[in-house]
Amino acid sequence: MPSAMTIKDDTAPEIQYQKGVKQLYENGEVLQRVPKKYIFPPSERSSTNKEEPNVAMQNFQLPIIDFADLIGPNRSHVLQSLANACEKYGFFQVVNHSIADEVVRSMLDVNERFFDLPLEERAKYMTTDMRAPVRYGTSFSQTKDTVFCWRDFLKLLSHPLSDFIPLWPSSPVDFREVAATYAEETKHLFLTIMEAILESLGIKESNKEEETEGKDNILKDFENCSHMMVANFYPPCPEPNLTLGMPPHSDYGFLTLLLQDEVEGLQIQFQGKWVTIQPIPNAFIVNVGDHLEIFSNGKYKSVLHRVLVNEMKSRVSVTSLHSLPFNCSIRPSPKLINEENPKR
Ligand SMILES: O=C(O)CCC(=O)C(=O)O
Ligand SMILES: [Fe+2]
Repeated sequence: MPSAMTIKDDTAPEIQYQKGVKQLYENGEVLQRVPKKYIFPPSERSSTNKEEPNVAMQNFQLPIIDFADLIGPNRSHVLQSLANACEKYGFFQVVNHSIADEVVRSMLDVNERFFDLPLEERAKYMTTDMRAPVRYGTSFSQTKDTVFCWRDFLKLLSHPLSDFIPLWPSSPVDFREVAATYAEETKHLFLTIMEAILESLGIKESNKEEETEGKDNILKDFENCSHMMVANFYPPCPEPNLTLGMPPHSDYGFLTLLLQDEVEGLQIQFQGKWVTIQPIPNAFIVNVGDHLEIFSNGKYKSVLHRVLVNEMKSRVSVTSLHSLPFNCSIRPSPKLINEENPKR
């Protein structure tokens, strides 16, 4: 047991750690130090030393896409901003989107209440099976991580939605209903943004071979796409500079729609530096995933991001990850390959 903390039950620390950081935080009578298991090497930690590359750039503004403009007469202008955001930042924020504030707030709230349930209730969904429809766990890759992250999560497979809803947590009582509405609405928002992204790449118009019921195959495939939702919970951390909520990673899919509460923590890599994304209430942060980078033949960038934790407040975020069906192969769009742009 690490000397710096006192844990109420006498289970071995390695087993304690598997139960997650929420449990650790609540069971540590005097959790004044971060256990060794969670301490990242100095080069990977966040830094306050201005000479180091890990210090956050101040006053960074992520491009903001006004969704109302995307579906209005300014569309071509907004498509240009969208292309610029995907090439230069790999991230943008969407405001005035079609999802009601109530739906967004309820999703954060119901997940907060899920993480507040007793461990026995949450532990019903603990599994290392990557294909489980519901998976509760901790860290980033629990079975592989040597250093653990200060994060617990709940992953929900969400397509086909009606197959999965009955398998999702039944507690809190309104969990399934709130999460199902959110899943439906984010899927719709994803499809609308994806259509705009294909148009911004100049590949929306269907050609003869690809025409199926008036749509490109790819757009049609997206209606049947894979959809996973991940709720992340980051409890307060006594020594936030020693650890991370999530290590640098990129997301696998085409697009991720990310919702964060009012507590900052998300950082993205921009021009070799980490920059903090300031939360805008009820806005979505959207990022390009690896599959879109491949599909766009490297034009749009899947950018590294990470999560910092803080001493004072817990933080909740929900990501909605969308891609083609899990059994599809992803390749660069033939329409983006020519002599000047060979397949990368
Ligand atoms: O919590 C966040 O802000 C980011 C979460 C994230 O990057 C992810 O779930 O892939
Ligand atoms: Fe991510």
